[in-house]
Amino acid sequence: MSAANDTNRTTTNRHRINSPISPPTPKSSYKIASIPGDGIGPEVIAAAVEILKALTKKLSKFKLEFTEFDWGTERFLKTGSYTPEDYLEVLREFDAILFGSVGSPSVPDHISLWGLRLAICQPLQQYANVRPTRILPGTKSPLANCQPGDLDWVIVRENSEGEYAGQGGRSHVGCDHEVATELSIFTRTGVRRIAHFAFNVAQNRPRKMLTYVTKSNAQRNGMVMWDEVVQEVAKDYPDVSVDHMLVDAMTVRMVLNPRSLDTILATNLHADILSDLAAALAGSIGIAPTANLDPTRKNPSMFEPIHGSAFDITGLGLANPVATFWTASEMLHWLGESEAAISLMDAVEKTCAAGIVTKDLGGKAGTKQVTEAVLGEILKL
Ligand SMILES: NC(=O)c1ccc[n+]([C@@H]2O[C@H](COP(=O)([O-])OP(=O)(O)OC[C@H]3O[C@@H](n4cnc5c(N)ncnc54)[C@H](O)[C@@H]3O)[C@@H](O)[C@H]2O)c1
Ligand SMILES: O=C(O)C[C@@H](O)C(=O)O
Ligand SMILES: [K+]
Ligand SMILES: [Mn+2]
Repeated sequence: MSAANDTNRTTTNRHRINSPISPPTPKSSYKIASIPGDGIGPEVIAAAVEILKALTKKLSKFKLEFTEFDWGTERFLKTGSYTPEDYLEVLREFDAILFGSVGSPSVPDHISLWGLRLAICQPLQQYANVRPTRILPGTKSPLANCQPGDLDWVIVRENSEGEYAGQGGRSHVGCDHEVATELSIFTRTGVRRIAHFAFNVAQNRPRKMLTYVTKSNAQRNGMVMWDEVVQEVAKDYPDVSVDHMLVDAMTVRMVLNPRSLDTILATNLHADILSDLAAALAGSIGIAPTANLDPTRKNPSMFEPIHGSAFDITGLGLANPVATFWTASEMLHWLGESEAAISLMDAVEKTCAAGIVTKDLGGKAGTKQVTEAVLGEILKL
């Protein structure tokens, strides 16, 4: 894993992970829907909104107009619904959505997830979930000898179907002969469009490498179709080198040979799991961002940290806001404001490099101190 003598070493392409599938239209002002949600969601979203306001003020090139929505478990417990009925029409008026987390000890997780996150991603056709991971300066991977630059991946998660199709049911509930089904649905269209997206991401990174992950030994229908479709799509990208991993062996490769990977494509569930592992290998789940993109730009895309509500640290001021800051930077890239996106990430990286990090990264700072340090870096721009 040593960086020395490796001619293939990644030139960290850290500021450009979004697909260039369709270029954005520049605007002088963007409308952002913010949905803080539950748990530490409101803590990290408040910090990110503060940072974004300071950044746009300092750069004075474009504006961000925030509208906050109280959609979350408190609303559900009061009204029986996470959102108002017309929420999709409401969201379609925005340029982007900044999301915190959904999930609370007072509501079963499948109700909350389907009530808010999936209720937004799936109908808005945010079929591409992009999860970059790398080791930030000043932070440490739990892997021995793994330095910043040794782990620099983008995981592309299919975000609309597969194991998250939501089809299935339970009969004879509670009886000994109860039966439950959870059906995975893979469509050729769904696999083809995410494969094209992932190849585009790979093609726009220096190493031009794509590893696609399935379980086509045990799962002999949907996963085999995945492999076939990805191999077909690969023909359109002759400059991208492609390899395939079974998901179990992929976990081993991520741990033992992280530098052999660059862009990773996987199904909805596999990529969900692999991206938490990726975040941990990069140092913490508290730094990992995600973008739920509608690459056609017909609908607004949604940006959120990978992590959830983190009940164990809610309200303690300990939440690492870096994942949400990085998420905000990805949102700016997607809006076409790459200069601002890069400035924001630079401010975050300088803060990390200075050792101002939260407990999950081995530091002593709280959410507030990290946010203040990033604000300080923004003022120096
Ligand atoms: N997209 C989402 O909204 C989303 C994502 C994941 C989980 N969830 C929901 O969140 C709830 C809790 O889920 P979970 O415990 O499996 O995962 P989690 O991500 O909330 O927490 C896992 C662990 O990581 C830590 N952690 C997470 N974010 C952190 C941060 N920013 N800074 C420091 N530490 C952080 C937590 O303290 C906890 O120990 C559940 O209801 C789940 O369904 C929602
Ligand atoms: O899988 C989900 O949809 C919830 C959460 O674990 C996520 O990573 O977004
Ligand atoms: K989240
Ligand atoms: Mn997850």
